Amino acid sequence: MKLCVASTNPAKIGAVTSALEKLTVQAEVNQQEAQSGVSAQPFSIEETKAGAINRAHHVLAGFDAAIGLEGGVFELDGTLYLCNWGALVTSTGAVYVAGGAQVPLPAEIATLLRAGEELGPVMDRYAQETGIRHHKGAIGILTAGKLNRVELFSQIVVLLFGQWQANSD
Ligand SMILES: O=P(O)(O)OP(=O)(O)OP(=O)(O)OC[C@H]1O[C@@H](n2cnc3c(O)ncnc32)[C@H](O)[C@@H]1O
Ligand SMILES: [Mg+2]
Repeated sequence: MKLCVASTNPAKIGAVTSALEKLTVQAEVNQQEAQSGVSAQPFSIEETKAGAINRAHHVLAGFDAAIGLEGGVFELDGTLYLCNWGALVTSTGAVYVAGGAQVPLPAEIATLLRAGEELGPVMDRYAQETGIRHHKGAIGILTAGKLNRVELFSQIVVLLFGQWQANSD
């Protein structure tokens, strides 16, 4: 099966390859940078989900399926939360979506995002590290490493493939 992942972010590529191993799915995995078609910092569940779907559709041509993975934030009861969404689209027109881990963001981070900053650089400054979004992710910082961005997106990819399988039998 030829599969395309709509990102060159190593955390997202690693999530797909580790999920495929767990699912024992043989696939030729290609990676392509893709426009999410939403704001650089998605600010709702709807926008984050749409970004994942748009990415997958943008790279699907020539493949059996494509996966889009998108991180974002959303407001709930006055608190800003991290959210993560994935989409798997197939050459036959199927679209599967799944949401992943959500956690509250510290108030100081929320203030900066509401002022228009992106979570990536904000997390790097907050944790005094670089490139957090390419490996442990905000989830890794906020859970003291108990879950990282690869594991988080890997679970989403398993949910996507599981739905594909459940609808293909
Ligand atoms: O290369 P791509 O695939 O675009 O991946 P990304 O790391 O830019 O991440 P997303 O586009 O999926 O997320 C949208 C923005 O939200 C930020 N973001 C989302 N989840 C994050 C996380 O876990 N850690 C750090 N930044 C995150 C990041 O700065 C992005 O600019
Ligand atoms: Mg991005």
